[in-house]
Amino acid sequence: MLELQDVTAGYERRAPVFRAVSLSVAPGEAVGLLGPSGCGKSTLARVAALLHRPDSGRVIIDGTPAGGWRHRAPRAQRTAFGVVFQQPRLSADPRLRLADLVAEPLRANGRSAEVTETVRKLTARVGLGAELLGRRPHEVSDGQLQRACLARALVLGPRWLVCDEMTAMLDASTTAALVAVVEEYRAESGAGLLAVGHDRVLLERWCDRTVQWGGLGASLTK
Ligand SMILES: Nc1ncnc2c1ncn2[C@@H]1O[C@H](COP(=O)(O)OP(=O)(O)OP(=O)(O)O)[C@@H](O)[C@H]1O
Repeated sequence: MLELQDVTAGYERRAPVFRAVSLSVAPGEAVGLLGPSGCGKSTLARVAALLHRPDSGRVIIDGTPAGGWRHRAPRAQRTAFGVVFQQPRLSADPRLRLADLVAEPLRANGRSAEVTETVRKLTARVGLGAELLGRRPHEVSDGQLQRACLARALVLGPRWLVCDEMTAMLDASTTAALVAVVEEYRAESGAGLLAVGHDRVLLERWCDRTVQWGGLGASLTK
């Protein structure tokens, strides 16, 4: 279970973006979080994936409270998450070729021996042709780069996926393809998903249940 309990978070202690938000995702469950622009969905997604330290409250991963945030999170907790953001250009290292972008988490976790086979399988799964793997981010389209970012998010076999407006910049066919990859991965791995967005039609079709921001017990402060 991925649990957020009474989380208050933001960027200034005296003026948090939201207060006392609680949300949980069961193993294998897909939860869509809907809300208007600026309400704090991305901030919440980052807290859930241990990328942003909340001001107060708890994040509990499979029964264990988060042991830290960002690089200070214990490795086993950090690597339990695969995260895909809205804007691949902001999250992808512009110096890396796509093959290395996908492989980087394996190398960083001492699993270099798996790189060739895993990168080949995953890039095929997300629909990235071999001819693109030697290119750098500025040499591919947003959709192609987002495919690489999804492959990277899956490369360590995460138990939890956090997709923050993953498809907001993409056309309908790329959106359908990436959602299908996530669903195939979830079906075979039993991973849970928190998908954040404002496209109600997409999230209701994609997820087991959707939660509206106002239904989280959130009190917006801005
Ligand atoms: N790094 C930051 N520093 C300061 N304030 C920030 C930062 N990131 C976001 N904010 C502010 O926090 C609030 C919530 O932003 P957040 O991105 O979490 O909302 P959101 O619901 O995901 O919005 P959107 O749907 O537009 O992506 C906004 O008022 C935003 O301006």
